[in-house]
Amino acid sequence: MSSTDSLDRLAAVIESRKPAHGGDPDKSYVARLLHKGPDAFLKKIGEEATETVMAAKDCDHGGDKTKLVGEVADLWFHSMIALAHYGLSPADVVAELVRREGLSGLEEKALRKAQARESEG
Ligand SMILES: N=c1c2ncn([C@@H]3O[C@H](COP(=O)(O)OP(=O)(O)OP(=O)(O)O)[C@@H](O)[C@H]3O)c2ncn1[C@@H]1O[C@H](COP(=O)(O)O)[C@@H](O)[C@H]1O
Repeated sequence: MSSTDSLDRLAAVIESRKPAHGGDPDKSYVARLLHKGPDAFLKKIGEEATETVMAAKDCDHGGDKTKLVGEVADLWFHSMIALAHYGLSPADVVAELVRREGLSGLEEKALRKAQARESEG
């Protein structure tokens, strides 16, 4: 079973929780967040990102690495709710990472700066 299969399965569950598909905010955490709207799940993404940073810093000081895994899972999960809301899927993110494959971040940044200089004239 690949990691992307798991993400696809979770994405399908999230999709099924949309109000248009009968998601019930009283019975489902995902449906509740989608029902509340973007401010609710975007706030959760901000919180989970901060908790991820704190868990990573703890690892620097001998902290529990499973805590970091848990926080990243929370971050991915809430990000997937945002993707679903905006009509996107994990496959879109994977496709973007594949598109970037083999292109060094340093090269990409240099290209971007050169293009910006060109467009400035
Ligand atoms: N992967 C997850 C998942 N990860 C985290 N969470 C929930 O996300 C919330 C994270 O919030 P916090 O860590 O901040 O904890 P909290 O104390 O609840 O915080 P507040 O929301 O109260 O601010 C918790 O309620 C977690 O239970 C998740 N809830 C659901 N899923 C998946 O989504 C599926 C559908 O869930 P429902 O829509 O609830 O059926 C589930 O079967 C799972 O596969």
